[in-house]
Amino acid sequence: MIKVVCGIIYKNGKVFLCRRNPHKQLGGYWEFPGGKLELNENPETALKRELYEEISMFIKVLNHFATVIHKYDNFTIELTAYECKFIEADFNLTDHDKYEWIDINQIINKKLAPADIPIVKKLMRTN
Ligand SMILES: Nc1nc2c([nH]c(=O)n2[C@@H]2O[C@H](COP(=O)(O)OP(=O)(O)OP(=O)(O)O)[C@@H](O)[C@H]2O)c(=O)[nH]1
Repeated sequence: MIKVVCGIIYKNGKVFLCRRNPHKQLGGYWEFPGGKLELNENPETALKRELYEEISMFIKVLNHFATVIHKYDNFTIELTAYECKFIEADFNLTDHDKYEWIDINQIINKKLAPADIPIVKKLMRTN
């Protein structure tokens, strides 16, 4: 099982969402940015590393929000989402072709990576 961390990043009441590059696995799907844990890597460290690599973004990790196990056709992921506070970014996208700051109740209208759907539903229930 592949362990993946992602960030629900808040700025002024909106959340950061981005769209995967077309050539990537799940290309064209929207997701919370993040990536795979490296061997023995702490999830919060991995999340900060990925956000810096993929978006040139600095964040503060606030709390664990949800962990979802999802079976795709070829692999299974354990996706753990943390709520985060935006600090600053250059928005230099390496793995995505688009991003948006979006209201929580609008996220569900995007074509989301299937593993993210239960996370978004929980966000809608709890906000
Ligand atoms: N980052 C991220 N990946 C997700 C989410 N939901 C989801 O199903 N995934 C899947 O989890 C896997 C993690 O991939 P990634 O490609 O972001 O990770 P990475 O940057 O470390 O990997 P790479 O270097 O192989 O590209 C992908 O198959 C991706 O489609 C999500 O919300 N965020």
